[in-house]
Amino acid sequence: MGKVSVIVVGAGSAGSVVARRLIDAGADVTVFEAGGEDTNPAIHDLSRLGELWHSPDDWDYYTTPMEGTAGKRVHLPRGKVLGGSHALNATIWVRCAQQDFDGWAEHCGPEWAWENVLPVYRDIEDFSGGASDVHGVGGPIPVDNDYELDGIHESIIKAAEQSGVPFNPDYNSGVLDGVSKEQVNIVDGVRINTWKAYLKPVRGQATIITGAEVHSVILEQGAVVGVNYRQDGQMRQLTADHVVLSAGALGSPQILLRSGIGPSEELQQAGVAPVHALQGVGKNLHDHLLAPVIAKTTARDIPAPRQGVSVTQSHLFAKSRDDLEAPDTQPIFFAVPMYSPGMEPIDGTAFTLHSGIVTPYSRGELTLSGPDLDDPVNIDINALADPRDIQAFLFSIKQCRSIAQQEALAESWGAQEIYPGPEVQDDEQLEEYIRNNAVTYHHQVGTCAMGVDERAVVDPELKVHGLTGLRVIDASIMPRITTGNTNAPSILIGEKGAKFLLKDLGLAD
Ligand SMILES: Cc1cc2nc3c(=O)[nH]c(=O)nc-3n(C[C@H](O)[C@H](O)[C@H](O)COP(=O)(O)OP(=O)(O)OC[C@H]3O[C@@H](n4cnc5c(N)ncnc54)[C@H](O)[C@@H]3O)c2cc1C
Repeated sequence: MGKVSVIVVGAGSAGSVVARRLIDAGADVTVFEAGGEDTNPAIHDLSRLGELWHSPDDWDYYTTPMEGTAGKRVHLPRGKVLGGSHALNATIWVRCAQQDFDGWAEHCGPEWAWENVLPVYRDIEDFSGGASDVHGVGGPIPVDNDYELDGIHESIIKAAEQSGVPFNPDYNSGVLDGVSKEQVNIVDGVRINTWKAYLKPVRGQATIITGAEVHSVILEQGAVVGVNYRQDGQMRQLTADHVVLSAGALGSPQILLRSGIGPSEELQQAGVAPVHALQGVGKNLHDHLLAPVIAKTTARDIPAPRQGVSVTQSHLFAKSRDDLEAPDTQPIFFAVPMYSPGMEPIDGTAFTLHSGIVTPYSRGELTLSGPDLDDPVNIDINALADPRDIQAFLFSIKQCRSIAQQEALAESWGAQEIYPGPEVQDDEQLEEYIRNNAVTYHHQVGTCAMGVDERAVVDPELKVHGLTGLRVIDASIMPRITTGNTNAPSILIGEKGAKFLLKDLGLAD
């Protein structure tokens, strides 16, 4: 008998993990990646992160105009390159809250409970602080907590403490709350992502097809037997025993919808013949959001970004209400001005305290406008539709303003708030400012949600409901977004999904 053949669509955070585990288990693996090789130097040097947006390595999506953002479209960069969004991201390593996984486990079983998630995280990590009950060493992904902080970030952390926020030396140790230095996936000034750590070292043992965009899966009587893809302008097909979609929260639902798997009426409207009704495909889209507090430094200049390190090095987690079990806000701090579209640039140097909400209640959707790869996709994150999201945001932005006024920033750096600015004072004005200036935290999830109800797209082992030979393994399966940055959870999903798949294929016990 020949080897079992598996197609993995997408070589991003989760897909690179899945492909590596399949290769190690002896499967015949073909990886389709729409983007190309990671040759842009800005991918590897975090100080050049901003150069990647709108580049050929960015899918460069935009939302539809949203009521909650005063009718504005929000830019949604996504990695279109080997490495996926882990090639474009800030590499901040956040395992998120225990409650997130225990919440998933309530509907999806104990495999997803924190006690069965923590050992996987430990195995993924190579933690600079050494092994412990909570941290691992020797894993594929470096997690650095020992790099030198830039002076402005030291002052921001001090200012947060002066405002009453406790310092947390390790937010990945089980308690998120407090202000912290960010732990990052950088070694000797170079980004390490799952493509480099998992898949690239064994690329010769798989077929990796770049510049190949998967249009849809091939379905035969309820069984998925391959994919239709476009390469060099030609539509082609490849068959396999199993297909894994790891195309991300904006990519995987598109492939399902173009295959006729989704809400039947909507598919018909988009000119796609419905084949398998699944109401939840493309629904439940949600994201974290940010709104900037930008302060100019009048006492001295912030030095230019150092090569190899990120302009964001610190963040904090806080609860906007006392009755919450886990934080719902996570402001993130930058050594540069992070302007929202339309803001006038500031003369001189400036830093940003980006207020942020990380347990949004608002839910949006992704829909097709037509059946072809080039038909635009409608992405509506429905930002700030739920008033509870505004309440949490108001808390976060006030906290950021207060931090900017503390002695460590006001006196040492001469910090002077420019945005929102002195004219924005009461809650109504602040809400208007947030709606006008909200941007994505880059954490879209939920469009192929895992679960067992009628809105679920995949089951707790990530198999697409009602079909054989098809799984979704990436950020899109999160039924509810994690409390914090979504990359570590996406890699965790890659490891968990690979384990389920190998067992299913008879390649592991
Ligand atoms: C700018 C930015 C900054 C971020 N910062 C952080 C951070 O610091 N920390 C953090 O934890 N998270 C961060 N994130 C979020 C995090 O990177 C993502 O949540 C995570 O990478 C999602 O992993 P994924 O495997 O679901 O998708 P991705 O990593 O996006 O992988 C999907 C892959 O599939 C490919 N693909 C899509 N459609 C097709 C198709 N039809 N055919 C073939 N290939 C296809 C894509 O090109 C891509 O390579 C950031 C994201 C961005 C964009």
